Amino acid sequence: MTIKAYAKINLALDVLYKRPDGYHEVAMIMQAISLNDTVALTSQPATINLSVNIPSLAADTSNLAYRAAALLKEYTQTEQGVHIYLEKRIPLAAGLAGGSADAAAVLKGLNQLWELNLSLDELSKLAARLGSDVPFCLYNGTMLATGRGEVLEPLPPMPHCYVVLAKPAIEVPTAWVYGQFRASEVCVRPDITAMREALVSSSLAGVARHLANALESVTIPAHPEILKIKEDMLAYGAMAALMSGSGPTVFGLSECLEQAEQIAGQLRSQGVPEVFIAETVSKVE
Ligand SMILES: C[C@@](CO)(OP(=O)(O)O)[C@H](O)COP(=O)(O)OP(=O)(O)OC[C@H]1O[C@@H](n2ccc(N)nc2=O)[C@H](O)[C@@H]1O
Ligand SMILES: Nc1ncnc2c1ncn2[C@@H]1O[C@H](COP(=O)(O)OP(=O)(O)O)[C@@H](O)[C@H]1O
Repeated sequence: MTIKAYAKINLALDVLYKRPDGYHEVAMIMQAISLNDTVALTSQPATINLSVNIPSLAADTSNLAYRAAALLKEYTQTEQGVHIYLEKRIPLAAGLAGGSADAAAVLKGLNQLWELNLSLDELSKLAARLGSDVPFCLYNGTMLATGRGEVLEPLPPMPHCYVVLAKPAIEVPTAWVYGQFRASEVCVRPDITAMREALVSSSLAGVARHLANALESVTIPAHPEILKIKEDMLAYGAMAALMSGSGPTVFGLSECLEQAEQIAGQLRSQGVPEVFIAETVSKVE
């Protein structure tokens, strides 16, 4: 069984306050995009093994794909095992939830392969134990995420568009970004209500107008090359551009594939090491 694990972007990301459990209360509008890893699951007796197509990602018990399988096995007390082959295309530690997408794909896939019959709601509770973004990756499409990211409400699909992704050669740990966050440093406070209204009225221009991410106030001052990529995307014709999640990937929106290709080509010629063109994905079962 082979499953696609889709990356996400955050159209709007507001950080409300730090909670007693150390996490931050957030309000985010999240969108699945077509850039994906593939997760191949092969049933085997008893044990869980993992292999990965890139040497930079450990294929051991720390991998979120492995942890998802181990959690499901422990929760259901099944005797069954699995070999997981992960083909990574989503860049690592990029703000695109690549690891979370893999974990969600393993939970969904093994629920079928091991014939466990867990509901999506039950899988979602397990997903939240693996990471705040994993429940969204189970559902994908377009969602409002609150709590620490695990409380989800489906929203109308984002109008179709192309999404140019550009990742500078830096890694930004999510925990560090939240740890440095100070509400007083946020210049443009994300307007979650306005973004929701743009989706309800199916207005891509409205979505573009209201893109905002409170975490830019941490990651951009530490890595000004992110701002340069945003400015370049706009100069090359993107409707709007924003850092995704905790960064450092920047995404730019375009209605037209030729223009997205042009923007991507320009960024590559400027020396941005990882540039992809994706498109919005509506809910996939
Ligand atoms: C910022 C976002 C936006 O979608 O995505 P990424 O940039 O990671 O893709 C998410 O909130 C990231 O979710 P995820 O990457 O699953 O985070 P987790 O593994 O749950 O947490 C990693 C660390 O980030 C901090 N954290 C995470 C989520 C949250 N709401 N508040 C936090 O303070 C905590 O310090 C936690 O230990
Ligand atoms: N299957 C996986 N894919 C990617 N990263 C993983 C995976 N399993 C564990 N990780 C770890 O999680 C960290 C964050 O990964 P990722 O989900 O790609 O980024 P982000 O949270 O910024 O969207 C990585 O630095 C990596 O060490």
